[in-house]
Amino acid sequence: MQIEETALPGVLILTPPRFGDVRGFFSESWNRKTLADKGIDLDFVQDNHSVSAAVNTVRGLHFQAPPHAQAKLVRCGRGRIFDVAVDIRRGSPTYGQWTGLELSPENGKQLLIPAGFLHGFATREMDSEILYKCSDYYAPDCDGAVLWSSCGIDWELTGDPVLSAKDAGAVTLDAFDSPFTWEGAR
Ligand SMILES: Cc1cn([C@H]2C[C@H](O)[C@@H](COP(=O)(O)OP(=O)(O)O[C@H]3O[C@@H](C)C(=O)[C@@H](O)[C@H]3O)O2)c(=O)[nH]c1=O
Repeated sequence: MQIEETALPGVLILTPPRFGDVRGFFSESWNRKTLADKGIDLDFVQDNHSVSAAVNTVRGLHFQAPPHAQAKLVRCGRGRIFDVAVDIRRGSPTYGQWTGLELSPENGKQLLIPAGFLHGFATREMDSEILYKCSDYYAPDCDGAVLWSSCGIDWELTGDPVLSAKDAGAVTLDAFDSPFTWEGAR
């Protein structure tokens, strides 16, 4: 398991090993013990799967507020996505800063996003598919969004974004009152 730091402490890039043979490859996409042995012990309880039809689909930037805050482990099963995390822990030295990278089946990379961060992604191919594990259950009352274009992220879009109504009308980061604090983040 390759583990790389990003510009945001706590946000990690995980690349599980692949065992290739004449048929293709095998890979453990998540193994709790392997990660726990490296100090990353997350209690994932829900797996999510979404497919976005169009290129330049942007989903995000999303969070769940405490007491249902979620850490997420994100990977791409088909196509290519640009996956992004934004620190929203009030008092954090990196509050409001973002990091992002391309995830694809070819590069096999996964982004680990702790609670206290926004998550979002833009698709770079049609029918891009993402799969992600979450450390708490979906809680609609705690579900929140910040406007995708308000965090200074260079999404590298090649056309107009395709957005949900919820995401298009989300609050800007400047107007956002984050429910997370740096010390209190899980
Ligand atoms: C997130 C979620 C949504 N839903 C339902 C609610 C709604 O009817 C439908 C679509 O929901 P959304 O529009 O919020 O889906 P989407 O925009 O794909 O939301 C996701 O975006 C990415 C960036 C994340 O990080 C996720 O945590 C999640 O917020 O699915 C669930 O049943 N369970 C879930 O866990």
